[in-house]
Amino acid sequence: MTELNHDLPDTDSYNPAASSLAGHVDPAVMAELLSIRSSIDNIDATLVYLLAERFKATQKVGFLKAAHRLPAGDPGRETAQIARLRRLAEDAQLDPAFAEKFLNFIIGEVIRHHEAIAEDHNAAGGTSNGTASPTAPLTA
Ligand SMILES: O=C(O)C(=O)C[C@]1(C(=O)O)C=C[C@@H](O)C=C1
Repeated sequence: MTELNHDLPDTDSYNPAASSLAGHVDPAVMAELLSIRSSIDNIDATLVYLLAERFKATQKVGFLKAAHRLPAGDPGRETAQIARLRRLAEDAQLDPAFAEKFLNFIIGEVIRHHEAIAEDHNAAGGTSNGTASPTAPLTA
């Protein structure tokens, strides 16, 4: 059953103009800030959808690894991913150290999900074929 958290506004009631600065800043400055924030909101929404797609893909990897009893982590793959992402970050004028930290954070979460999938798989006697939902790997 879906639980609703009534303490938090849902996305329909999102107020893009919400700010602790309202009333304390020159209206022209506030207008410019809100305009820039509208781009930030679009980027954040895109990031959420991108991350959801990435986790859908890694969930498939998790099922595959569990079915074939492969280890959750693949350090060789991670080394290559990090080196590539650091190069991309430099090209994009993003701090490579931040890019590495961000990727490591995501991969850490993916490995946690893989381990949960493997546990479910083993608890089912190694017979689950990946069609059943694992315990809750898509929630942090
Ligand atoms: O490609 C894999 O083998 C994965 O499990 C995915 C992934 C990733 O999130 O990119 C996660 C863990 C591994 O250590 C390497 C990569």
